[in-house]
Amino acid sequence: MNAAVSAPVPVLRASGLGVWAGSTPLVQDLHLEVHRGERVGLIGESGSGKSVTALALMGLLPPGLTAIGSVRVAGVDRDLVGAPEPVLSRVRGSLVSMVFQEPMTALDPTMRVGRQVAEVLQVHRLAASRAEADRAAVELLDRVGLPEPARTARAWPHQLSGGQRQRVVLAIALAGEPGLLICDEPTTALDVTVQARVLEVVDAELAERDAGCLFITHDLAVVARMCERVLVLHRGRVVEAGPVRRVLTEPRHPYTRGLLAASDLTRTDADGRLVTVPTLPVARPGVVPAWEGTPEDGWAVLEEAS
Ligand SMILES: Nc1ncnc2c1ncn2[C@@H]1O[C@H](COP(=O)(O)OP(=O)(O)OP(=O)(O)O)[C@@H](O)[C@H]1O
Repeated sequence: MNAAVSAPVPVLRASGLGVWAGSTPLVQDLHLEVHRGERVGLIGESGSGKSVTALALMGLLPPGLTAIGSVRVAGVDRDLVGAPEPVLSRVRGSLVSMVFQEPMTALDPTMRVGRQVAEVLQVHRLAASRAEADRAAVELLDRVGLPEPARTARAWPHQLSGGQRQRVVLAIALAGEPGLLICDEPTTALDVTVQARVLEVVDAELAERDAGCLFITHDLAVVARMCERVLVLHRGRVVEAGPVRRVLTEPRHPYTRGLLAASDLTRTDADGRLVTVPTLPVARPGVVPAWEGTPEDGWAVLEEAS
């Protein structure tokens, strides 16, 4: 009898992923796995290759950019790199969904927002009729925290605030019940209070669905708040990867140390040492802790005073 227990299959596995613009490499040799219920952060400064990585994973690279390597998604028995568009469009929305930074570009300005959610439900045959899809769309808008969901469903995108639009985009992304959500700077365009509320909704919905998440951001505090593991991208290469707490308190690569030093997660203490936030939150649930701590609370010294 075979007693071996096979390892769980990741919802997403990218290996040796590269993105090229002609003969120029933008991303090289990226390896990444996301399992169900797991949140993985991808951090790096502007231009490091985060967005083109996300687009390559979704098969959405613009003309002129080419992906190499392998992208496998649970439930699809072929590699997505080089897959024909019908295969990719079957994957998008039902197995993997994406939330972009700018909600207005993701929404159709000529369609009421409830209908946009309902259409996804109908396309993925998750509603038996148009009326049922419209009802389920209102429920989804309610779940993502939109006020007066029945009324909001009848609104046009331009009638909503940025935070409300991003919630609609999230409802659309979740409508197909994907096993993986790719969030590319989903809250960067929002003010801090709205950002926190949208993150709470993402957090709750991922937990409820046990979906995996690749969370792309340049904001280390957001990664600390949302993710368990993180990859650090520098000039298109992963220079460091590991559990969030380890990477953000004991960074091994000088580039990660630089990112941390420039973030809200470090302070210079009374002795002139660079120290990390007292107690880094361990993924969910939690908020980035306040700074009123003392070194005894467990700050990690990142760099001794020079
Ligand atoms: N269509 C394109 N053609 C050529 N080069 C591109 C194209 N799109 C992006 N790039 C280049 O690829 C690199 C990575 O860009 P990318 O948008 O992935 O960075 P990013 O880490 O997401 O930055 P940001 O945080 O500012 O969004 C940059 O040098 C960018 O100029």
